[in-house]
Amino acid sequence: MNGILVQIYEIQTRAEAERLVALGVDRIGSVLTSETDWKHPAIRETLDYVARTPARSSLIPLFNTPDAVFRALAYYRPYMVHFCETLADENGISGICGDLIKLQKSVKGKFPDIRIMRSIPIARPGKGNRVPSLELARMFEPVSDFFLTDTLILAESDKPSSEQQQPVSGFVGITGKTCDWDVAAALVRTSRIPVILAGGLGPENVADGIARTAPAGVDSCTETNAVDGNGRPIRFRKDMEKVRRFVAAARNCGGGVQGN
Ligand SMILES: O=C(O)c1ccccc1NCC(=O)[C@H](O)[C@H](O)COP(=O)(O)O
Repeated sequence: MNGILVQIYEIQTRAEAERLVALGVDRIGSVLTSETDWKHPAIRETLDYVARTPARSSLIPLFNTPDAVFRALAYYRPYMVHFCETLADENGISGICGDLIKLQKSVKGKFPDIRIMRSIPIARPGKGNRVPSLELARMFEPVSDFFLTDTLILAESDKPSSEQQQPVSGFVGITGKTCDWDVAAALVRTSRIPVILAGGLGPENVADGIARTAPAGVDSCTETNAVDGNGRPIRFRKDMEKVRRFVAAARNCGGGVQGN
C-alpha cells in the first residue's frame, strides 16, 4: 500500500462521482468542452458534491481566453484548475506559452485558493527527445502547483501539424497511449512540484508506470472508460470495474510518494 494519488477523468455527473468516491479515487476530473457553452449546472453539482467528500475536484477548461476562464472558475470553484494546451511540437515551443504563463499568474492572483495543474506534453516511447518537455516544465513551474505528463502525438512528415493530430486539436490528452516514461521519470526527478503520470494508463500498466517513473500520482481517462460494441472507448462514461482495478493496482504496487 502507498500514498499515491489516483485521479480519474472525465466525470460530468454526480452519480459517477459518487461511485468513484466509493472506490477511493482521490481526484475527480471534469471537463468544459466549450467556451460559449460553459455553464452546466450538472457539472457544478458534481464539483459541489466532490467538495463535501474526502476527494478533490479538478476542472479542465478546453479554452484559454482569460475572461472566459475567470468566469468559469468563479462559477465552478474547483479545488484545482487543469490546463492542457499542446505547448509544443517537433518544431519547438509554441508562441502561445507566454500568454498561458500570464494566464496562470492571473489565476493565482484572482483565485489564490484554486491550485493549478499544467499538462506537460511528452512524445510516444522512444521519441521523447523530439519535444522540449523538460524545458516547458521549467517555464511553467513557477506558476503551477502540479504537473501532469500527457502524450503528444507527433505528426508524420506528410501530415498536418502535430497540433491537429491530437484527439482535441490544440490540447494534449485523451490519446489512450503511453508517453516516453524515460522523459516522465526525468521530469519527476527534476521537478520541484509533484508530477502526476498520465497517458494511456489503465489497470494493466499502471503498476509498471509507477515503478518506472515514481510519480506523486497517476491519472486515467481512456483506459478506464466503458467501450462500445466495437471496443472503442466511450467518452464521458466510466467502466467502474476498470476503475476499481486501476485503484487497486496503483495502491498495491509498492511505489510512489505522497503528494498533496
Ligand atoms: O478530458 C478531456 O476531455 C481532455 C481533452 C483534451 C485534452 C485533455 C483532456 N483531458 C486530460 C486528462 O487529464 C486525461 O485524463 C488524460 O489525457 C489521460 O490520458 P488517457 O488516459 O490516455 O486518456
